[in-house]
Amino acid sequence: MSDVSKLIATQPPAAASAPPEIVPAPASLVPHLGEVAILLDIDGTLLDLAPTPREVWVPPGLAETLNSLLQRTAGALALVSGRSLNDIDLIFAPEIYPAVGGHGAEMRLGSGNEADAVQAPPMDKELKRRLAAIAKLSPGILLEDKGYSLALHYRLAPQAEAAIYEEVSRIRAELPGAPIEVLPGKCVCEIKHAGFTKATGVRELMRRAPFEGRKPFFIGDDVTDESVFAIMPDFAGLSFSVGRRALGVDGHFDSPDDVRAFLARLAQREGQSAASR
Ligand SMILES: O=P(O)(O)OC[C@H]1O[C@H](O[C@H]2O[C@H](CO)[C@@H](O)[C@H](O)[C@H]2O)[C@H](O)[C@@H](O)[C@@H]1O
Ligand SMILES: [Mg+2]
Repeated sequence: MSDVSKLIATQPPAAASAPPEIVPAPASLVPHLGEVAILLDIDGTLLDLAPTPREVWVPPGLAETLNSLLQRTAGALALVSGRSLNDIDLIFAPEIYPAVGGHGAEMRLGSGNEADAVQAPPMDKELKRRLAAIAKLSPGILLEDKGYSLALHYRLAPQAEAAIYEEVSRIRAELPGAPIEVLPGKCVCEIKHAGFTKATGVRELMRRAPFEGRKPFFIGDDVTDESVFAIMPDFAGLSFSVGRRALGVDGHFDSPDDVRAFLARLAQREGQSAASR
């Protein structure tokens, strides 16, 4: 068992010079799985980052762990991602998990493959065409079309970051009042409809069975996950960050590997207690 998956508590905040308090593995903070909802970001949390969106892979054992947790929470486990539901399903095939996709644009409550709610209309085609032309700025810029949003990836062209954001700003300035917003992520600039976020998606999810009434815990790695960290107290929930130490979270993991080990321990913990009953 990796000791880097020890939880580093950030509440209450330590004095600036004091090292963060190390507390036992976060499994001890998580109530019995019969009471919780498990909400998990994908890239940089469950899966290691890869050079391009298509190159991520699901390590051996992860689907087994997720399936076990899904069963032990009576279906109250959901992936909460910037990726579309379609993309999530391709990555985890043949498994299909409940999910909030597209930064809150889509939601699916069960393990069927139809979305239960879509909060975003498709993005205007002409706007998308203009934004897509930004990829011509440099070789290595990759386009990801999610229908309701467009992502410009520059992990393979990091020198193009400033030029991408400038060009996006220029296009937005020509469309004052257009209901769109720019979402910066890890080596990606995403342009999406305003009015939905991962937090709006999670709120919607938590109003429905089997999530309603449970205490959620959410694990996420990116700036876009902060909107979910912020609403966890509304549900008596917990939030954990990965890689970066986000403010106000209940704990921290160093890497996706640590998150996977933690989830496997959690599934095992409940398996053992079920066996001893
Ligand atoms: O909310 P998440 O599940 O974390 O998804 C965030 C974005 O993830 C993907 O892009 C990121 O991961 C890629 C693979 O590791 C990496 O190449 C890229 O640089 C990252 O930005 C995905 O492509 C996006 O649609 C998600 O919004
Ligand atoms: Mg992420």
